[in-house]
Amino acid sequence: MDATEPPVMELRGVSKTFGEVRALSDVDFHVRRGEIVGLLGDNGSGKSTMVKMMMGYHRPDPGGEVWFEGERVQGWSVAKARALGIETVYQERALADLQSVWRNMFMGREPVNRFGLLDIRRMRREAAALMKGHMGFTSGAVHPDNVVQTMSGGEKQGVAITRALFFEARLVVLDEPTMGLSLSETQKTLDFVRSIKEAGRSAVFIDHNVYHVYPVVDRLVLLDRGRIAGEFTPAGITLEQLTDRLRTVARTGRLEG
Ligand SMILES: Nc1ncnc2c1ncn2[C@@H]1O[C@H](COP(=O)(O)OP(=O)(O)OP(=O)(O)O)[C@@H](O)[C@H]1O
Repeated sequence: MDATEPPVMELRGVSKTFGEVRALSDVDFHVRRGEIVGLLGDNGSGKSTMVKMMMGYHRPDPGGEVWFEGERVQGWSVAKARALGIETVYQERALADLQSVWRNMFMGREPVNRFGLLDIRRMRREAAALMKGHMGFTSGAVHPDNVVQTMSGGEKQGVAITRALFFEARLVVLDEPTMGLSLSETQKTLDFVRSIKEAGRSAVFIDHNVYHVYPVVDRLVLLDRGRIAGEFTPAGITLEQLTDRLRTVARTGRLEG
């Protein structure tokens, strides 16, 4: 992480209003290269709206700005976010369960051979290399031809994160990736989240569960009623102190009780 470099992504003074509801209110938020930022907040605090903003599904209300690697992006959209290398990984629904691992890895971006046909051999070969090299599957028990449905939740998230990294994602937005997973699968998923950082990429990790977020992030941002209520680093606050703060914010809307 280099603080002299412009952030990978930055939201400046971003608000989002739906009729009477102000889902985001003058939010300043940034993620640096190689940084994993946790986004925490209670129900209705604006986390999903933030995810949709970063993915280009929402545009900021007038006055708000989206910046990417030091340049202001005009006409923010899903196509722009995608072209800049912003990828989302969310619960298991991100994958096609009845398809093989290799099909899932290349879905929507299948390479073709010189006859214009899908290059299946290449996809299987590259999927096998990724599974071995990135996901650490050396046993041979998990094969690129395996149907995703037969894999564990943690392994599925591994496929989704590997796919994002393989396609040169600069920023991976993880939207509650541990939802519904067992303890060991959650652990596996958190290891994959760490691998994003090891690959020199960035991530925003949204989760209800502070116990999942705290151990893997460089920085924590707390949302409350559409506003940034606080910012912490795991080095600067213990998990117990953080849990206390979250309770206080949920109760009073302020960091201090
Ligand atoms: N499309 C929309 N139209 C109207 N109101 C919306 C819309 N999207 C979000 N909101 C409102 O904005 C506020 C923030 O919602 P958001 O879904 O971002 O919260 P959240 O932190 O993701 O909550 P949860 O943890 O429950 O998913 C809520 O009051 C919600 O009802």
